[in-house]
Amino acid sequence: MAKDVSLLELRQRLAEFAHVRGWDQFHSPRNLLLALVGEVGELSEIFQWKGEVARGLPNWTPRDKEHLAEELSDVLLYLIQLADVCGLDLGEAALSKIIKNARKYPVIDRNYSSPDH
Ligand SMILES: Nc1ccn([C@H]2C[C@H](O)[C@@H](COP(=O)(O)OP(=O)(O)OP(=O)(O)O)O2)c(=O)n1
Repeated sequence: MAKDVSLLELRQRLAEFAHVRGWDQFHSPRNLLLALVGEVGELSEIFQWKGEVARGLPNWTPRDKEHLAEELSDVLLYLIQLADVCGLDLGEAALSKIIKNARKYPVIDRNYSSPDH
């Protein structure tokens, strides 16, 4: 069964990782944002020039999927650190945003509702 990983655990482990290496001094909001964007670029490269990709990635090799999982993780880990050094509770903020999104985009007709504006 998959482990239920919390944002709190990830945040704490990342803070410890940076602290014991003396990297706190480099983890300013701006530096973490740039690192995050760099990782989004690496994530994009995986999909670049591939054409449309089916959900579930049926034709991808385990190695390709592992690479994707690593790049997705890098994005997540920098995002969590960015929120942390900004003093924001990312989990709480994301839940609030989901509620806000639901109010903004009420379900009117399941057959015709679209994420387009
Ligand atoms: N100052 C740093 C440096 C790294 N990391 C962590 C967050 C990412 O999960 C990962 C990023 O490491 P790399 O910069 O080595 O990037 P990649 O793992 O993408 O390696 P490469 O760019 O060689 O593919 O390490 C971090 O938290 N703080």
